[in-house]
Amino acid sequence: MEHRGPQVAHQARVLIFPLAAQGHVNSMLKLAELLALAGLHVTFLNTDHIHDRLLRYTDVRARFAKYPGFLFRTIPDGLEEDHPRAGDRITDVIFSMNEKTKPLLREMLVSGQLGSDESPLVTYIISDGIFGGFTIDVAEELGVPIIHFRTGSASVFWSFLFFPDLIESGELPIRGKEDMDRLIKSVPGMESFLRCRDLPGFCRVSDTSDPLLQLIAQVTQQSRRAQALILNTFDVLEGPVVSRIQSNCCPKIYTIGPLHALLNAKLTNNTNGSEGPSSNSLFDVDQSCITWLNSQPPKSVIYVSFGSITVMTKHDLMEFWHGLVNSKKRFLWVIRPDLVEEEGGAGSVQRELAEATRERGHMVGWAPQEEVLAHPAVGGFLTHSGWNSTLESIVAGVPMICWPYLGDQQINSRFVSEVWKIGLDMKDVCDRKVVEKMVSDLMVEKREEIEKSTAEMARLAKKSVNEGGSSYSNLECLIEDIRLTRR
Ligand SMILES: O=c1ccn([C@@H]2O[C@H](COP(=O)(O)OP(=O)(O)O[C@H]3O[C@H](CO)[C@@H](O)[C@H](O)[C@H]3O)[C@@H](O)[C@H]2O)c(=O)[nH]1
Ligand SMILES: C[C@H]1CC[C@@H]2C(C(=O)O)=CO[C@@H](O)[C@@H]21
Repeated sequence: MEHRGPQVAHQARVLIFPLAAQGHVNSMLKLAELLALAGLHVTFLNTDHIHDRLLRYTDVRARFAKYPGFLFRTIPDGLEEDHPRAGDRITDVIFSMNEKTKPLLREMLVSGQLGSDESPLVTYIISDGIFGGFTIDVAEELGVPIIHFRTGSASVFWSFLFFPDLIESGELPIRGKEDMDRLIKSVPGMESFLRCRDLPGFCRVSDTSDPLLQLIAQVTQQSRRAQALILNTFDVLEGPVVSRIQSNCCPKIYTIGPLHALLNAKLTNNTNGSEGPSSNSLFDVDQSCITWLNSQPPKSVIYVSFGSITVMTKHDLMEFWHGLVNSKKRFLWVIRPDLVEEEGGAGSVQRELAEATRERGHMVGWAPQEEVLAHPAVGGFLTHSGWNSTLESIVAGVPMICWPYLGDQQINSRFVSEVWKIGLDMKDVCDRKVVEKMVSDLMVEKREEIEKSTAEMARLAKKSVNEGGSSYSNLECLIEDIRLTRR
């Protein structure tokens, strides 16, 4: 059915549709704000669950009310209300949205409920690339231009493109623990350093017909159908692999990251520096950590956060806790209410551990992470290597210890340690002695050598998002391309 209103030119309206997960909503809402700052009318389509949490824990309603034509709309994620939507069950969100939201999205586009009186028609769609083909199917049926935004790194996207080759060549499945350090040869450009253990967690399956492995492989191939690809990265960091993607898959790519830094730069220019980082948190932010940081010596604190999805056993939590305390360094640790998989969370701990924590540590349920990483007291980041956290640490010039949990995090941690040399990789290990040693290496023994790389990469990241920089210019091109596109 041809869906076209009267042939009159409408005010452009961009629909932005992320996967219902903190790391995806965060970067795509920052893009939404950048497009709104440029005067475009934007509809941000969240799931009901995510939207409720955004309204509860942030000022998004007031923040976005100042942008003409900005609309929040919601769509069900197809899961039961009490679904944890965390840990490895985050993949249920991916499957559910891929399987259930297509007819709902189509109906919303056709009915006009995603538009306003002034700009009733969606004239451009920016879809999370993890939705694969269904958003492209709907867009093609209705004649709406669509581009994919894949919220991980360019290197991760490139490696995901080769999953079929890994299976075809027999490089997958991985053949047990003794096979984990075998070098992968089917991902061009990564032959010298990408090992089996650095592949995404969902590659650690004995059967390559695993549904998640197959889904990620399939959705990634679907990006070939989109008119362009947006990546939250910058050319100095990943230019060579972006060129490979352009030659092999998606000729038109907008590298506009680090998006949080690009937005902060634009907001600072627009408000003469009066606004701090905008929070898109889905958890209750505890600002007390900033007060605590203000009383700590420069670069004396290691910040510890495993993102919004990671869950861990109480055993692993205690290994990290003892390792941090035994390192004798100060630490700020984000312990989400749902971090520990056992009932009761961390529970009671030995008196000595509690006393040492009171003396040198501070714990919160959720932190203002961009503000924390920018704080002069923070000298290191023990992270799960989520892509947003990695970029935020790069911009802040804070060296990392990487303990990846799932998805793209394994690859990110390998690039941080072996390619970009801006941190240490602790993947597949959780032992208090190793934690103690790596904290000491990062904060003392290896600080000088790593800081040279982190300082330079921070400089280059900031250059890319300021006027004249590659990401700044690429965003301008994206905005112009959206304006020129007419249905
Ligand atoms: O106490 C905290 C902890 C985190 N954050 C923010 O939450 C976001 C977390 O994003 P990210 O670091 O990317 O981790 P995840 O939430 O785990 O993100 C998911 O989505 C990312 C983007 O696709 C992937 O790279 C990750 O592997 C995937 O788990 C970041 O912007 C942080 O600044 C806070 O504000 N406060
Ligand atoms: C559960 C993770 C598998 C990969 C997904 C992803 C992606 O865009 O491919 C990024 O990290 C996670 O959100 C997803």
